[in-house]
Amino acid sequence: MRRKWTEALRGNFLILEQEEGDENSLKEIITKNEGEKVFLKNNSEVFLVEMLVEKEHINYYRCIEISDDHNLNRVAEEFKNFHYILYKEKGNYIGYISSGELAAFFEKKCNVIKTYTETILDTIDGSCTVVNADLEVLFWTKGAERLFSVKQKDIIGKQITDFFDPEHLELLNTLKNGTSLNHKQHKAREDLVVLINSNPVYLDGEIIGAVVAETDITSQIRLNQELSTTSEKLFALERESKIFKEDPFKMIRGNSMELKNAISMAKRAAETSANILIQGESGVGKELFAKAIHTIREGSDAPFIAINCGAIPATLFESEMFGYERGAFSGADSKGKKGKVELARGGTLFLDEIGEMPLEMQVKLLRLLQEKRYFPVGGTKEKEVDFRVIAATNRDLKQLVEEEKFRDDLYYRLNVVSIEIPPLRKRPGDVIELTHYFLYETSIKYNRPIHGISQELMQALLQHEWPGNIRELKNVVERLVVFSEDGELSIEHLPFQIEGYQTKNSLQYELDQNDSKSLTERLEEVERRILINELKRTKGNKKEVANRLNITRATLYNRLKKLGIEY
Ligand SMILES: Nc1ncnc2c1ncn2[C@@H]1O[C@H](COP(=O)(O)OP(=O)(O)OP(=O)(O)O)[C@@H](O)[C@H]1O
Repeated sequence: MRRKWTEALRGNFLILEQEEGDENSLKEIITKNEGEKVFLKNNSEVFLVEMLVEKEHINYYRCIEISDDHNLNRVAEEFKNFHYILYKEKGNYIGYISSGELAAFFEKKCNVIKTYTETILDTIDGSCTVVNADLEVLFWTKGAERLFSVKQKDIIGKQITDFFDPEHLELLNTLKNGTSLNHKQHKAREDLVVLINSNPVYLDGEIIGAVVAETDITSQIRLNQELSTTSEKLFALERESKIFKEDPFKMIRGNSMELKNAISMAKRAAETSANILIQGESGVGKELFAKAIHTIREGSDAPFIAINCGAIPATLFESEMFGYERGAFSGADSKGKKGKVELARGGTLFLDEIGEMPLEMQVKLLRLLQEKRYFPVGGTKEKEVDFRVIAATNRDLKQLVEEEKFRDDLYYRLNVVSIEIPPLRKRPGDVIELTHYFLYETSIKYNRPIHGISQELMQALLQHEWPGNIRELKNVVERLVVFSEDGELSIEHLPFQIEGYQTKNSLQYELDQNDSKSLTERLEEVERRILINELKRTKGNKKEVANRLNITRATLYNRLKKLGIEY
């Protein structure tokens, strides 16, 4: 409950209503009522009367009588002329007070409020800052210490603008304009986003300070962004899996005639159970085709087991392909292990890099494909298994057959239907679609929005030979996205040299061509190029250009004017 100043009134007093003149009887009364203040009241005035120690002399202190008036301002005003106030309520004298006593009362009251305030501010977890009209910090909570990494002892009593950039100080607005903020999102620093509440502190209609409370929401914002990116990824995946279920070949991007022919061959092959041989250079998408055929023939839930035929050592071929029974050989898993063939049961066995398979293994593979029966290593019971076969190679198998490095009987068994996937350089039209597709995919993967791709960069991609085919294109796009700045892809991050593109080194060559010009002219030419380049790069942001070149903005403007660059 709020305490009124009247609670500070003292009650030990006596009021005499008599004429001033009779000093002796007054002395007598004062002596008799020791411990009580004696007020002497005549028609127009009130005095506090006190006897000095020698008891011979009476002192008169002028007092004022206030009735039913709780207004503190009035009381303070009266103390300018009077020593004591005698307070009257509903016709009765309630008490008296001196200015000193009232001041002590308020000092105590202020101390109470101060300790409460300090304890409240120490207890709240968040950041709370209080400044006065001169921008001096009065309060700085532990939460503010944590949020801004500035210690209480260092900032209290100092100007807040000595610690923070005025551009980021919302409280300056509050102090200047009296604006209050409630839950406003505010960028307190480049790496810090807060929810801010701020209020001006008013006294007698004047702003004497401001209180600001801030809650760090940087991690919420980051989480929110991550959530929205993840949802976007999920959405894209859902969409792709839907498309993929409807037509698995939709995953194979590109619009060129060459690719469309290959897809249409593959679709037709997928209607049969024939063995299929996919040929094409490394990275053209042979495995992608194999998976699409598999999904159409066997369904997406059936197993798709890929074996890299060039990577299996001859000694392990049988155990890898056919698996082994329990205790088949020392060091083997005691429970036995299923072979790839068994794993592919009811699905597809994808024989990748078939051209790399050593001859002695080709015999074993041929037998397996002919009989669809096998003995697991260490097993006595023959197993029967059904699966489809798709083989892939980047070698010219026919040539290998001619060189007797590949068995012709195996070649004919695998090559019932053959599909040739053309290299990317033979279908440059696909570069555009694939680039955009990989850009979209990678920008989502790395959460880096990309504004698009420049004509110049696309030209460079179209001119490249792509020895690594689509795998290489995918990696190049990923690299461009990773090194992108503010959503812009830069041609400088291409991992290969581009014909006709002027890199920084070509500047020297061009300068050599200008040999009739003076040194100053040549230097100005270089400077002009640097400035134009930087202006383009920063989209004309002169402050940023000046920063990047470590010159003042004034110098930059002078140089632009001197060199006749309008931007
Ligand atoms: N047309 C395409 N559309 C989208 N992505 C593709 C396409 N072709 C290939 N890719 C992607 O390029 C990469 C290489 O493809 P894949 O592994 O199928 O090539 P490959 O011919 O089997 O290569 P290798 O001969 O080296 O095994 C994969 O990431 C694949 O998803």
